[in-house]
Amino acid sequence: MGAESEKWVLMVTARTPTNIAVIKYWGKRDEKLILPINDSISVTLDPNHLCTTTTVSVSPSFVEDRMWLNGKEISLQGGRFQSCLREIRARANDVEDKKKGIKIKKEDWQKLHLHIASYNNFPTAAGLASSAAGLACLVFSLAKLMNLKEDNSQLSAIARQGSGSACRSLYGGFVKWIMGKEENGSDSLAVQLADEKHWDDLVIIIAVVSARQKETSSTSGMRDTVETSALIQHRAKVAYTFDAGPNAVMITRNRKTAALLLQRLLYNFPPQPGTDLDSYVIGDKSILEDAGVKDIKDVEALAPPPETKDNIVGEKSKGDVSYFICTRPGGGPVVLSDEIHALLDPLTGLPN
Ligand SMILES: Nc1ncnc2c1ncn2[C@@H]1O[C@H](COP(=O)(O)OP(=O)(O)OP(=O)(O)O)[C@@H](O)[C@H]1O
Ligand SMILES: C[C@@](O)(CCOP(=O)(O)OP(=O)(O)O)CC(=O)O
Repeated sequence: MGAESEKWVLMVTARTPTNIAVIKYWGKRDEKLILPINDSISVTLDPNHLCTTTTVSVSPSFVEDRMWLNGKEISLQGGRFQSCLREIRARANDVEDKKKGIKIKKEDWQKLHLHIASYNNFPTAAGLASSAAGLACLVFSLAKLMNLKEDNSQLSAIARQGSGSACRSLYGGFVKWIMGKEENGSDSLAVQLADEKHWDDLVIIIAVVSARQKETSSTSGMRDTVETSALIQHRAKVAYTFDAGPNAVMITRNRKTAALLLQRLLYNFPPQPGTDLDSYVIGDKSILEDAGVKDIKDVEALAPPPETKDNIVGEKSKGDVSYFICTRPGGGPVVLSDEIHALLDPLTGLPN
């Protein structure tokens, strides 16, 4: 470590998207390496609406690896975090920052400690794939900090060991996680099928019914399914649009259909009185304009959908949905080089 003073802090900040599977991963053949029992396919969601931002830093003054998630310190002792840290450190290379006079040798990474701060701009552990964006961002940002030469597909095999669905967040657009055959998991990785421009007017509407932490994690839910369901192998031909939580994800083929769907959703699920439209529909608000809804009064004035059976208007479910997120396919991980985005102080390496 060639720096004259041992006070330096070197850091990298990155932003990584979340993803929603259309052919779901559900069930593992290896719990430790996180190897799935089927291929899965997902759409990466626009990071402007849903994303994780992570700052990773290294300094000779750090005495242990530490992590803060959404402002609270969490333990890095879990096997999954440890697997990712071990796999990345094993591939680390020499790093030199001439401006700051910092030189880190490949072998130094084994003894240097890390400080990590991460922030999800959407509910954590609520079935909106926070582990996917979170673990992908951790792996991606550490790979940049430690100058790994691996491409995103190879990095996806490391992120996979943090959380299965995380491997698909290493790419934008439409992504396949190939289940692979090898026992050591080396061929269980993500590849991009098409980038985010491929299906430009695809719209994804998420009805957030509950942003509370769910009672059953995906890890234990899929373990129970594998242990108890005789139909599990058949399930993997079915595509559906609910993730492992109460929040419905609706994928529409174009903006016109999305606008019609949003009208019906707002008609049937109006907000509690006093809610403003800006906080009830977040993300890509242009779909609201297409739906002819500019104001909360326009929601109240929506006519019953024409297909309403025998013109019998059912009861509206006021307040059952907390809010809607309108989003679309988005790009993959990026490094945020402007220090303004950093979640750690550049001098102390502690959360801002
Ligand atoms: N930004 C982050 N950085 C690191 N780890 C994270 C981050 N966000 C979430 N996690 C980890 O992921 C866990 C939540 O994963 P879990 O699978 O239970 O929920 P989810 O990913 O939000 O939902 P689902 O996988 O069903 O879509 C958290 O408890 C935490 O350990
Ligand atoms: C329903 C799903 O979102 C399940 C995601 O499960 P996780 O990737 O969170 O599970 P672990 O690998 O145990 O961390 C389907 C999917 O994303 O394919």
